[in-house]
Amino acid sequence: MSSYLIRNVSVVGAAPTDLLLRDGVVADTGAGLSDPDATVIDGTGLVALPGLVDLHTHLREPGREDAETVESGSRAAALGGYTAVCAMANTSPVADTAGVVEQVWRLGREAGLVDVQPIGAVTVGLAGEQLAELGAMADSAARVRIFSDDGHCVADPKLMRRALEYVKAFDGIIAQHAEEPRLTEGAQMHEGEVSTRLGLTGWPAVAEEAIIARDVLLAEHVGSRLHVCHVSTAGSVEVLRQAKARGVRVTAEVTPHHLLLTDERAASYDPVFKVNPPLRTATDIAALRAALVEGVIDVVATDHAPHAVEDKECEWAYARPGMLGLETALSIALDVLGPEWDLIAERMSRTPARIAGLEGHGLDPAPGVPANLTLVDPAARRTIEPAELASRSRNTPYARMTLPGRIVATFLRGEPTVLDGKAVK
Ligand SMILES: NC(=O)N[C@@H](CC(=O)O)C(=O)O
Ligand SMILES: [Zn+2]
Ligand SMILES: [Zn+2]
Repeated sequence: MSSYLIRNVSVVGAAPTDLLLRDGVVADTGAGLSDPDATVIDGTGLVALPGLVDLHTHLREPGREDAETVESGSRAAALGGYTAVCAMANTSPVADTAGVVEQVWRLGREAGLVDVQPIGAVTVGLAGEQLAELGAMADSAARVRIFSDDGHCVADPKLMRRALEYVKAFDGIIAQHAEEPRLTEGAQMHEGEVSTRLGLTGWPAVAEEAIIARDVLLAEHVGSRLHVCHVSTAGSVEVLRQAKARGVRVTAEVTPHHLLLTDERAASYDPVFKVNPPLRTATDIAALRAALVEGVIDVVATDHAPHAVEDKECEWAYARPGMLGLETALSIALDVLGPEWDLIAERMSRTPARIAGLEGHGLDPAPGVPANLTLVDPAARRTIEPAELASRSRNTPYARMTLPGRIVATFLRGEPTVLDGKAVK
């Protein structure tokens, strides 16, 4: 195993120090460390963060390897500063059996770029009719703890209740894509002034808020853990705030794009801006940002949703919803939150690692801790070129935007996955 000596680096914004990575762990910290065998990295001006952890990634394998594979998505994640990602279940076949989650888990290990933690489907085939084999997925080698029908809402309240009851036995989590399907039939974008102007069918905020309100009540009734995916409205924030104040075991995520982009983008009719839930208003963005700072929203999760060219470069109405996120998330967080390193570490690493129960992740670099970390250059600015992304897909909404921050290096258990801003393998 190789060792690395990172000199003069700021750990989560603190005064510069040296970090020695050896045998997969942070062997030592402090000024003036030396190790004749170590590769030296000049960390001057860089910030070391615990490796980022994504609770919401679509890797598309099995089934749509043309859009992303476990390996290409893992590489995109490492380049974004991630050391662990949770892979959503809406693959083909759906990750609703022990066999499929073990396959994804194994592919993640083989790629070896980030820890890939599969999420299992809640219902067979994401059809919302009968519970998937949650216990078998939990007991499998993939040790699934989070279940989600993401892409679809578990709309049937009785099924949602049973799922919450089932996972309680092993302290599992149901992660809900909150969308009341009857309120979003034919929806193309956020329902509001812009949708009226464009004449597109709207996805009202209440379609999200009604499900979150129902689900926090169900989670409270059952005493189980609920996680709300991609919260996008000011009203959802208020529902979550009240539930948390009552002690409901609920956590929530917001995506980078919902923190930055508004529904005005739809006026371009460029399907790169089509996503579920849809981009909302400036008022929603302000509420989401405040909730993230306050902790009403616990984490930033990417909802990295790669789509093949033919599924995106078509008419708005026919385009698949979803956008890339892994390679730009830290930059968006930096843009939105500023260099609030402790807050960024909390919302993008420590808390998501704790929610997913990922041992060895989400820990600040300190002696004895597994060396899962990333080095950020906060002073760098970069212009996003879709063709340069490691993802197999090109559907970034930030094309040709100049964003702050650059990932210089990422380490997974002491081995670099990214060096000098480039993937190592
Ligand atoms: N976010 C999206 O618009 N799309 C996601 C599914 C989802 O997260 O709901 C996808 O799988 O493409
Ligand atoms: Zn979703
Ligand atoms: Zn998703």
